[in-house]
Amino acid sequence: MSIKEHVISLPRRVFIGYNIIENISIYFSQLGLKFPYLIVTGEKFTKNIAKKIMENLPKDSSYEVVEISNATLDEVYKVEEIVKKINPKVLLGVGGGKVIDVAKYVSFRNNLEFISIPTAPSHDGITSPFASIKGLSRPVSVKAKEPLAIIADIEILSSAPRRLINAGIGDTIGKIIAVRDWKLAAKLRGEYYGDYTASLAIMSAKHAFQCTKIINKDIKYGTSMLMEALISSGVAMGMAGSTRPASGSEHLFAHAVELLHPEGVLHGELVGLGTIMMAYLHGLNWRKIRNRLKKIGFPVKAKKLGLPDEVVIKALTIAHTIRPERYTILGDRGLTWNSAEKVARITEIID
Ligand SMILES: NC(=O)C1=CN([C@@H]2O[C@H](COP(=O)(O)OP(=O)(O)OC[C@H]3O[C@@H](n4cnc5c(N)ncnc54)[C@H](OP(=O)(O)O)[C@@H]3O)[C@@H](O)[C@H]2O)C=CC1
Ligand SMILES: O=C(CO)COP(=O)(O)O
Ligand SMILES: [Zn+2]
Repeated sequence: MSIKEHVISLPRRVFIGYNIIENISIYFSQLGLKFPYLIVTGEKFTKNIAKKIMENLPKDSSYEVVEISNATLDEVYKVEEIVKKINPKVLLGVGGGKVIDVAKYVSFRNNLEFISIPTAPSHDGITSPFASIKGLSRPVSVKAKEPLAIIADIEILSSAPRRLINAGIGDTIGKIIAVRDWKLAAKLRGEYYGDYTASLAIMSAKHAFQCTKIINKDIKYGTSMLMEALISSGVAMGMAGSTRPASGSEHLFAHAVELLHPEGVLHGELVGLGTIMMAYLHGLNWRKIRNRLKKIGFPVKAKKLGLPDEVVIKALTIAHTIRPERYTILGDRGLTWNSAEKVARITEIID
């Protein structure tokens, strides 16, 4: 019997703790990393964190820094120009989800080692071997390089703006829906369902749910709990060889909004709103999810994110077209305008 090839991409090492960026040169030597390094970071807030990383790099090593503003193909090409120039041995992504995605995508295309150094616990792309790059044929993620290592400094991550931390909770809670959708696809379409990776993704969501009870009282402990959930959700994607365990109809809604209204809203915030609405469609306790998110200050109303009602409704009606091969509760035909409006109103996403 021939078995279809299944490749599992996982990080070799996860360094997690308080003030651990001081130990970077030790970690690099343990991993046997060679320089020059290329540091990819953000243009506004994260470049200062990247400076701290530079101060702690192994003595006598050489590196270059490139700042990117967005996860677009143009920014990918900009980083690749420097790759051609300095021939780096390792790429370090120091920033939020967009920076990490660009760094891991460039690493993939150029067969370079990739080190993930997140500055905010705002997304589960920290560990995943996938990247969302604007300018490719679709808004969903594509194959990228798994990190050789993750360096997660809780001191830095817990100091990120609360909005980013809450977005990470939104992205992770979404796995409740992603896994339900996956089960549905297995039942109705005979799609392969990976029990183990599904359980891992659900465990991440449960962990993030627990985190909502702690984060207001203890931001550092709450952040380290959230990081565990984000990392293991990324591991679930790496083991599944697809984002299926981590992305269902709640993400389709998020991707649809990003197409219609690309600026100003965080990925995890949209996933959180999508989770509440899709929980209603799945017959789950959407009020419980909404209340827990509300308690941590998560914006559970579209208005709070500056999203017009029409964008929410339109996004619900087009979400099923974004990745038609991935069956979800939205079915093949999606929601009509009226049913979409009803879902958004009942769940109080719009007034
Ligand atoms: N590959 C995958 O599997 C996944 C990918 N994603 C992708 O990740 C992206 C979302 O990531 P997200 O982090 O929410 O958004 P961004 O990467 O856009 O970051 C949002 C903002 O937060 C700033 N920031 C980051 N860290 C800090 C900090 N410590 N202090 C102050 N500001 C900070 C960034 O600064 P600066 O301006 O300096 O960059 C940026 O302005 C989306 O593109 C999404 O598609 C999400 C989930 C999974
Ligand atoms: O955001 C993701 C997981 O949280 C990735 O999902 P997509 O594959 O839908 O882009
Ligand atoms: Zn996501």
